Amino acid sequence: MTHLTIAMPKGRIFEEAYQMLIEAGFNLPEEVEMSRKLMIEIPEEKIRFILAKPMDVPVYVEHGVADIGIAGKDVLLELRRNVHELLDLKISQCYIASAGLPNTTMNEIAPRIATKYPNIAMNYYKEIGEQVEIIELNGSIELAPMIGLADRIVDIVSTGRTLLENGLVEYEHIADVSSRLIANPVSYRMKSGRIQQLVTRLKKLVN
Ligand SMILES: Nc1ncnc2c1ncn2[C@@H]1O[C@H](COP(=O)(O)OP(=O)(O)OP(=O)(O)O)[C@@H](O)[C@H]1O
Ligand SMILES: O=P(O)(O)OC[C@H]1O[C@H](OP(=O)(O)OP(=O)(O)O)[C@H](O)[C@@H]1O
Repeated sequence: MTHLTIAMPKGRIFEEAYQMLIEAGFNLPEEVEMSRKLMIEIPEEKIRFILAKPMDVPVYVEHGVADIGIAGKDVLLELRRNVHELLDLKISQCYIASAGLPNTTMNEIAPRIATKYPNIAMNYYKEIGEQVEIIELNGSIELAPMIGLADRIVDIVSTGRTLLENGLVEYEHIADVSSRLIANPVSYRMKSGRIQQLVTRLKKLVN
């Protein structure tokens, strides 16, 4: 049996992905959620998990140091790495939207868009024919329109609570997001049997 390395995103997706892997019969140690370990071996399955920042998962997979990985569609759309998308796991579902203060129009000359997804935002506004200035932030994006840094934000919405509690409204629905199983193209060819086996195991759990 060939060895498989799987890159898992830490944080939000990890919790749901961990449950899914347990349900699929992977014998992941219980303490993994609490631990600071970045690499977990399951010798009997010849599988090694590496725990990475969500935005780094496609990087590990593209470089082939991980054969497969789990990444949000937001991250895949933003980074456009050379990886195969194998399966929509339908976990960590949310969407990308633009939002801003209510009853406001975008500044006509150079509307400013705050986001941690500069490529997604740029592509979206290009498609609808708006020329915008992108202001890249790393988090708490909703602050930007509130304090006058930007006209709009482009960010993840899930429950809508963050927008609501900060007095913002949604303007445009840009893309649906869920977590995807991805593969390195060479691993996909060289380890196709093993990877297909894993896809089959996980597919049974996707509604
Ligand atoms: N509110 C949300 N609800 C559901 N899924 C979300 C939500 N926010 C983000 N996600 C999904 O989870 C992924 C990772 O989110 P998470 O908040 O764990 O990490 P991060 O913000 O990228 O990283 P960090 O906080 O470590 O800098 C995103 O890429 C997206 O696919
Ligand atoms: O619609 P909601 O359920 O409120 O979820 C949306 C929020 O969740 C994410 O933020 P996160 O908690 O990752 O914090 P961040 O600001 O550091 O990105 C996202 O960037 C939104 O701010």
